[in-house]
Amino acid sequence: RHILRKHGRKRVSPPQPPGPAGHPILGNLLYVIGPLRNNPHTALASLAQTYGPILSLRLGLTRTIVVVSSAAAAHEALAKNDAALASRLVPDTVHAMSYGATSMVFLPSSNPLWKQDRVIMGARFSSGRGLDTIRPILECHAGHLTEYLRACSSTGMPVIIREAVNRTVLNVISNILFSEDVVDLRAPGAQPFRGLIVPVLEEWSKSNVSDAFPFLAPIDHLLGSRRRISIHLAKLFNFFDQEIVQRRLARTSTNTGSEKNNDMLDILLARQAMSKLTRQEIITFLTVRMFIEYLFPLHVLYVRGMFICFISIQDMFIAASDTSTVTVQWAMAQLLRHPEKMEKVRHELRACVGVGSNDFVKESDLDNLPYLHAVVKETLRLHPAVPLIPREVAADGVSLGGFPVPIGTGVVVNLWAIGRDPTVWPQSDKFMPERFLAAGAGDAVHFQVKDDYTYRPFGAGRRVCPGMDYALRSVPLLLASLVHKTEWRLPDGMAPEDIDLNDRYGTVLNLATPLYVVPLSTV
Ligand code: HEM
Repeated sequence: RHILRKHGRKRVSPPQPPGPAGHPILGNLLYVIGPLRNNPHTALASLAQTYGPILSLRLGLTRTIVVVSSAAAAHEALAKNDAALASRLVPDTVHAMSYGATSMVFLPSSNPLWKQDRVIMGARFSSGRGLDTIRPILECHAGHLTEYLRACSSTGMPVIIREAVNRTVLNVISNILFSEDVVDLRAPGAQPFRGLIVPVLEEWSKSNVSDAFPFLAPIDHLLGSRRRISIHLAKLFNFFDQEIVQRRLARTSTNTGSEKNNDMLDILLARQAMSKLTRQEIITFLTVRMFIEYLFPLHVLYVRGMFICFISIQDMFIAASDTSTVTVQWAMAQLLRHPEKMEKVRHELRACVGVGSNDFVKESDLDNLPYLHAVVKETLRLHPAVPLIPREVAADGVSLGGFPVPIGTGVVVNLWAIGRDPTVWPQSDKFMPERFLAAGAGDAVHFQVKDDYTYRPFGAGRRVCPGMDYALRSVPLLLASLVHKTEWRLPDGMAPEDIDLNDRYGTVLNLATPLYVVPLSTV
């Protein structure tokens, strides 16, 4: 028990969940920037074996993180304490360019802007009408992917699955957002747009000393992560401004305002128009903001208008593209590792869709492909794209496992550990899509079963992933498009068991070794 003497009186801090002993000043910081840095989901799962499903780590003098690693504890955190835990644990770098002050992913749920963003996203990515609007875009790009693989098969060269899928996903998202492609599916290698997104994601995924010692943030502003990320974000904003928004505004003005694309940019621009910021004001703001960001550690400058428009667009790319891409890649890796399961998927597709040259998988086929869905669910259980959910306590009265958890404490829910809990999942490390088809699997087949937190790859509560309904259509469709008319040969005499299923954690949980496979067209 930690006892402080202050003003001559003893102050007793409340008991904390168990955890590894730390340095008096640094706490567990050396552990966090050491063993925990590379694969925090597995390192935290091992700690849970020793300290139990609710454990705590201290970063520096003031920051405590409580880690939750069982379904029951996740229920307590995300259901019973949903409202109090509906804020994010925001890393310092997210404050660069005031990103955190306007981003749906990082705003506290009490912020009106967050509520507005959720409504807009819900209308497009969850409602029946929104998903209907997206369907032709998704089918068209899934078809391009199949065609691309057919073209590649004539060269006999391996395809990097992640790149082909990611280019497709980026174009689907960009067409949903602003009706344009941002990358060329047929041009592997350097992609300028992806080159703008990747540095931002990489910088965010690095641990940063300012998170444990906030007094170091001013130095970080001048020399460290926050400065670098400001530069990357400014480039991305500039791309959206020049290449997307201004082109659209120019077209709209020459068409006397009649152009309607029915995409998300229309909605965001309408919102921006209401805030009545001129373009010059926005550019001045961005330039001045960059300058200020460079020189002074100003945290929050709340602006409305175009800036929000950029953030919303970026949020969508950041939250949607890599999560979907890695899930498709993991599913392919597991199917290639288990050829008999790959054959089951192909058999189901042949029976449902056909194999003629004009037979492309359509969204409506998905209702008749239960095994394909089981493959995606099993993939998300073993390899959740977002293995750790970061939340922060924002209200009094929270307790976890009987320990009081005060305001400002970070709470991290380890979905990876929950998905592999051997007391819940028999043969938990094995890839067995059949477990989601078994008679009696019942509720486990669904994602949001009240009070059952054994399977929550999209999170839970009011911050549950707003792209879940869309992802559960797009991921199976892209996976089906990869295997429907293409057989895959492993390169260089590689055997299925040689496929490396080790993971690497960045902003999402990725395969440590990219998957290269040679496509052989069957049509
Ligand atoms: C396989 C694909 C995906 C997985 C596994 C996934 C998983 C998650 C998880 C675990 C969270 C945190 C939820 C929580 O805190 O309880 C989240 C948040 C979020 N996801 Fe997804 N996601 C996926 C795809 C998408 C897509 C396609 C979109 C957009 C169309 C999206 C947009 C978001 C956004 C905006 C948030 C932040 C929501 C908030 O904080 O209010 N995600 N996602």
